[in-house]
Amino acid sequence: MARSRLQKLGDYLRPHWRNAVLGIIALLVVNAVGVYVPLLIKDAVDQLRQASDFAPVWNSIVLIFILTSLMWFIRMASRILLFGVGRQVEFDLKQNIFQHLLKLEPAYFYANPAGDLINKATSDLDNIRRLLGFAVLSIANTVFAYALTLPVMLTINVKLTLWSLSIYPLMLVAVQLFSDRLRTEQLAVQEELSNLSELIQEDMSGMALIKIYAQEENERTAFHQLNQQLLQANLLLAKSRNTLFPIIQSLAYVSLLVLLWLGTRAIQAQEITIGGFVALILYSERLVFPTALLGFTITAYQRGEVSVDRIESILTVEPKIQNSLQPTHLPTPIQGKLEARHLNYTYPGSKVPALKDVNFSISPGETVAIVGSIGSGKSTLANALPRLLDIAPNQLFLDGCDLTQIDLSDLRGAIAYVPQDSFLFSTTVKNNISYGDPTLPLSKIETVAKYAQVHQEILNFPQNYETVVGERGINLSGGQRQRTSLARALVIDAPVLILDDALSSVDNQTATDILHNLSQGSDRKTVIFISHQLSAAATSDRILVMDKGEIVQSGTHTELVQQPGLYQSLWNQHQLEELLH
Ligand SMILES: Nc1ncnc2c1ncn2[C@@H]1O[C@H](COP(=O)(O)OP(=O)(O)OP(=O)(O)O)[C@@H](O)[C@H]1O
Repeated sequence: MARSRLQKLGDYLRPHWRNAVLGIIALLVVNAVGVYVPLLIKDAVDQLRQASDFAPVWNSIVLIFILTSLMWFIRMASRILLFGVGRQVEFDLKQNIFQHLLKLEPAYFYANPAGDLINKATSDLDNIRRLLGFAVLSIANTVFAYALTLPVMLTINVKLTLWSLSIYPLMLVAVQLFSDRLRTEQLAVQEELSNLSELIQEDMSGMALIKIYAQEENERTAFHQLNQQLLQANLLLAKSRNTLFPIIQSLAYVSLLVLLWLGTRAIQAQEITIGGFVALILYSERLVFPTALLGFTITAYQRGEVSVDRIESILTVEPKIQNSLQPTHLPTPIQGKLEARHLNYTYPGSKVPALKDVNFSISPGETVAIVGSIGSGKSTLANALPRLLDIAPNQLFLDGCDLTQIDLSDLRGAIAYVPQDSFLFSTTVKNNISYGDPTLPLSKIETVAKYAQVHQEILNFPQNYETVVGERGINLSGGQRQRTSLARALVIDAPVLILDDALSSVDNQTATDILHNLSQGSDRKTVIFISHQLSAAATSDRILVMDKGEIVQSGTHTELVQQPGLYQSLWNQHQLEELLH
């Protein structure tokens, strides 16, 4: 598993290997120059002790200045390159995740809440970015720093080098001891933060309920409590961080003291020159940062590993609804004949079938209403037709072709579908309606809006068709939203139109008029009208009555209302409700 994670990280890095290699080479150069500079200082100090002529010392100073400026520049380039690689990988993964999500069926999103997916696409990607930017940089830096510095230190003085560095493993131990604690505390902060955001999000959406039930005080207390918990978590994290850094600094000072104590003796014993001693101090200082950073890198790696698994858990999900290997293209013009032959469907994890041996044949241009009790399988049937559900082959047919074999874009182009919840994007009314074909001229958009009986109301909006709806604009009434969604479905001019309770917020008369409009004209669509509005359903050519996943009755309104059965009782109930209103 560990190897496969490394392989995955390698796969992510592969497209950007050039920048990664350039960044690492830049680090090598920085470290090589970084090792050379203390040697120059060493020579300068030694010359200073003996020389009466200061010219060589000045030369060294100028050279040191040039080299350190160069180092600054190359180090900056290495950081830009390596952090850039992290950002590039983050960008690629975001693209891949989004493209993959677009391939998945709606059922996946019921099982995986948006909050979790967003978290993976943000904080997990952040961990991978850090791992590939920061961790690669710090590992390369530490390896080069030790590989180049240590041999030079040892040639200056073996004993002093070993004594001064003997303290360094303690830094790694300190960082490691703290890293578990820091990670737990960091997670706690994130958890408290998401609890608080969730509460804010919920309260903002449920503001009307809070007011109606006069729950302001309770919500205030709940917010205070969560905010207090977030504060505590943040303070705890700050305490650990502020303890760790002084510890690392103290260990660096201890190493310096050891060096000073043993170094002065070594100078007295003429085992080392003053310049050499100064160089050793500079070298051991150089190693403090890479050593401490190595500890943090281990933590970044552990965190990144978990995130790789979480990201891969999205990218490796196989889309259940895909084009068949040799998809059938629908013969044109599409007639719009729909058939179900022994159609069965059970939701994953459910024991009861939502559709049981459903059979029907709907002729091109026919308007068929589907009515029935709550939970009888009407929406399931509506979702099965455009293959939003993973149905088995040879059960549903469009113009005689098995639906599961039809090319998905052909199928979705042939069936326009208005779902129960009329979701609108936060953009203009015009963009919402022309969603299926953004190139459409306004005149066509207006025509479909007239068909959907929403044109007049749109003209009364502040900027007519350019009015922005949703969070950033005006709020539409339920009925307006439904009719705008209907107009959006009519735009694609598909031969089959499915309305899944899509006119429930529209009054009966308007719903009947819309249905009437749709069933007129030369290019009549095949319309499936799922509804609880029986008076509108009654005007359709035929009615299918569903109960517990089965079609229990079929016929015209006049036929069905005379037969004892579910339709008759639903109709009687409807008549009674009409009377009471
Ligand atoms: N995503 C799902 N997972 C599991 N079961 C589901 C799912 N969606 C619907 N069901 C179940 O399938 C059955 C049929 O539901 P469906 O939504 O098709 O009924 P409906 O006739 O459209 O109801 P309504 O008139 O209330 O819209 C119900 O028992 C429902 O609980």
